[in-house]
Amino acid sequence: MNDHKDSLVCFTGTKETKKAVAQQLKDVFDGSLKVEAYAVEEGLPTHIETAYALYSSALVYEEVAATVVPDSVPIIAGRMMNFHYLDELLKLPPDTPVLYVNDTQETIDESIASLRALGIDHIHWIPYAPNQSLPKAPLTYAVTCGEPALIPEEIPYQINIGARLLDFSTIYELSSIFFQAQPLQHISESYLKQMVQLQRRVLQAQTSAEQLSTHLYHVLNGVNDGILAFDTSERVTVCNERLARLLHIPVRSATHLKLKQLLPFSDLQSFLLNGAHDTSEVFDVYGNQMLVHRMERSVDGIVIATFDAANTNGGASPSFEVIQKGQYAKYSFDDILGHSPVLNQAKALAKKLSLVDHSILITGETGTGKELFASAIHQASPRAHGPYLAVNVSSLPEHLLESELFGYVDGAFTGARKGGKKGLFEQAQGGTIFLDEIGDISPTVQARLLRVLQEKEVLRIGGENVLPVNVRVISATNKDLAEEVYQGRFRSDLYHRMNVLQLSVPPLRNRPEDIESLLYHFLDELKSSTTLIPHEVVLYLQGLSWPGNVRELKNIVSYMATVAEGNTITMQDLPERLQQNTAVEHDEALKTFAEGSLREDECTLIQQLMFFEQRGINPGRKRLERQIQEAGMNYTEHHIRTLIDQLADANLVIKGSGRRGIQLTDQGRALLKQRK
Ligand SMILES: Nc1ncnc2c1ncn2[C@@H]1O[C@H](COP(=O)(O)OP(=O)(O)OP(=O)(O)O)[C@@H](O)[C@H]1O
Repeated sequence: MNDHKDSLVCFTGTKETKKAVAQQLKDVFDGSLKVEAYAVEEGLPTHIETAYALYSSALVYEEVAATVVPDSVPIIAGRMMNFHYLDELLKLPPDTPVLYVNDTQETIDESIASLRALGIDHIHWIPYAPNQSLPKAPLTYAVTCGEPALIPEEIPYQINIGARLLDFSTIYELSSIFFQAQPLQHISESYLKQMVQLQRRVLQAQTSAEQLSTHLYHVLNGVNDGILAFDTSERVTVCNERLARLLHIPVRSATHLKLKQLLPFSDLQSFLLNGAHDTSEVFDVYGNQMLVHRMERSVDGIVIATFDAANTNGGASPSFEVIQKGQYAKYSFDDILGHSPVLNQAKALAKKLSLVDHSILITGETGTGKELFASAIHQASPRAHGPYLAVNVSSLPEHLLESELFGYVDGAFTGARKGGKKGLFEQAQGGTIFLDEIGDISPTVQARLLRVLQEKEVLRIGGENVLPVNVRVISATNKDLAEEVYQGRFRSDLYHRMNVLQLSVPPLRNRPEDIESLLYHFLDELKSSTTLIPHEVVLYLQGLSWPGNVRELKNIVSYMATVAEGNTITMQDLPERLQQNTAVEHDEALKTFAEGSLREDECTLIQQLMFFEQRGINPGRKRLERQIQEAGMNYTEHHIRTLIDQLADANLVIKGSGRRGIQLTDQGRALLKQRK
């Protein structure tokens, strides 16, 4: 009997595995373990005497053990892929379906599990044994461990990663049996190094794959054209933000759709499916004339198309160029993060409002999420399948805004496009239009808008015929619109038409409970999900006044994540202005309070400001005066003006410049709470 403490008999199924395993054992133990190897397919001796027998699989053990080596101790090997081929697999494009081929289901399952454990999990493995049916969609890649003959012929790229090797736990087990005292010392340094390098290569490949995909994502979304790609099963694999906007759908859902669902235009579909390689044609896509260019990759049949605003009068189509704010409802209620009672109330009300088909006016300070609400309301409304167009009305000069919103007829003005142009109201037919910063529109645009809301019809500039439109209008403002009406700057009839339903989005300082979840959400968006924010930093941030609300918080998270060293954010990572301001604010607030200097009239004023704040309004002075008088306080105009000035000097309120209105500061709010 072979009872040497330094020799092993090894059995494998195929001669290829025998060769690979014997070589591996030689490399690992640097020749200090004698190995005798046999392959079942080559035939075996009838009987072998050995203390330990290693089997390449449970199947080989069942076939060999009882007859050939009945008295030996069996070791059934665990196996892993031959890591010398790792790079070839890591290079396969992410999310690609790849057939894994082997002779038995058991080997296939085991191999796929070991490939995944090694980090080859960026592709979609499809198990395949002979005589099984192949998936319907054509496949480009197949991988096998030593069984290339079993790969279906029609698959163009075939990768044979050779026989699988013994895994590390089997190596360690063998080393413990044969070199009991110091098992690790007998595993060759070069083998251990290979293992460490292997891990490193996987990590590097994963990191560079992530970097590449983030980079590509930005490139795709940074270009001015819409970009589309779909595979031979007509599944959309790429739809960039630009195209998603044109098609009025969220980018996220686009890549799971079939081409026909994404583009419900039969002429365009047939061009994309059957058109010639490298050709262009103009198509009408929801009222936009688009020049579509089609290319087809011969290697895998993937079709790539670009959508460019068609140049019919020497310039790009304004409706595609100018309306940067969005042509599809990107956000749903689930995207509005935070669980504070005030936010929950606003969300609950908004959900109810989405079901009623009237105009809505959303009020709230800048950056509170008004646009998010508008988009979520559209998505939850019966108009969800219609278009959603978001326009920042303050970003365009009056004449351009007019022609964008209401369209124009042929020859309406110099430079007008031949044939005229549909306005956004016509394009939003059956859907919703979101007019942001509505407080800024001119009297002319107000008059035209009133007509659309009152008569439900639109008159193109220079036109004579009115066109019926069925569009829900959601508008938003951070101004005190009632005050604008009072001051004669905004038409009251229009105000009442737009304000049929009202929603006010609370400022962030009124919902400090939401700050923590928003912080982690924004870190996630920045791909810094492992970054930690200690409780003391969260508490500190919860105490700030956030005049720019969630937008400001988002910017600050991005700043902190950039400057933080390691994966924990500290107080030092806060922008300096926040560290200093807050220290001063807190000190002053405490000092004023300690001196008990808040008088009754000051309290009243702050109380009334809070009343407005809860409704998302920064009132102007006149509005505040009226409110105070309606509350039964007989203060003169002069008294109130002086009060506001004094409180502003004490940093308890902020007098916004221009028409921004009056706002409470943190310490104003804190003092009032303390007084109560
Ligand atoms: N509750 C929230 N959850 C997640 N993100 C939010 C939330 N509220 C706001 N944001 C984010 O903050 C930013 C500002 O939001 P949004 O543009 O909707 O504010 P707004 O009130 O319309 O601002 P403005 O009045 O200046 O137009 C956006 O990046 C938005 O995604």
